[in-house]
Amino acid sequence: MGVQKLNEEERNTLLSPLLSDSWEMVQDRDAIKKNFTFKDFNEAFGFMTRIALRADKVDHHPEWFNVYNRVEITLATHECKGLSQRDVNLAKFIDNVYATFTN
Ligand SMILES: C[C@H](O)[C@H](O)[C@H]1CNC2=NC(N)=NC(=O)C2=N1
Repeated sequence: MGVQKLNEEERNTLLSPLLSDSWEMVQDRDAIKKNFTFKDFNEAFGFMTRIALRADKVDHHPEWFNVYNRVEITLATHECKGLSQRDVNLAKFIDNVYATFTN
C-alpha cells in the first residue's frame, strides 16, 4: 500500500489553509500550484536551492519553472497520480522558506 491520495476530509482540513495562502488547484489535474517572486535571480535560485535540498531529503520533488526572479511551483504525487500528504508537507515547507525572503 504505497502513498495514498488525500481523501475528502483531508482536503477540507489540510488543503484549505494552503488554498487560502495563494496555492491554487491546477486546472484538470489533482495538483496545486503557486507563483513566487523575488528581488532578483540570485534570491530566486537561493530559494530553489533550499527547496531542492529538502525535496531530496524527503524524496518528494516539485515540478517547477524559473525565469529570472520568478519561480512557479506545482506539487503532486506521481505515485498516486494526485495530491498526498507529502504535497501538503512540502507546500508548508516552501511557504516557510519563502517567508524568510523579504519581498
Ligand atoms: C524513486 C523515488 O523514490 C520516487 O520516484 C519518488 C521521487 N520523488 C517524487 N516526487 C513526487 N512529486 N512524487 C513522487 O511520487 C515521487 N516519487
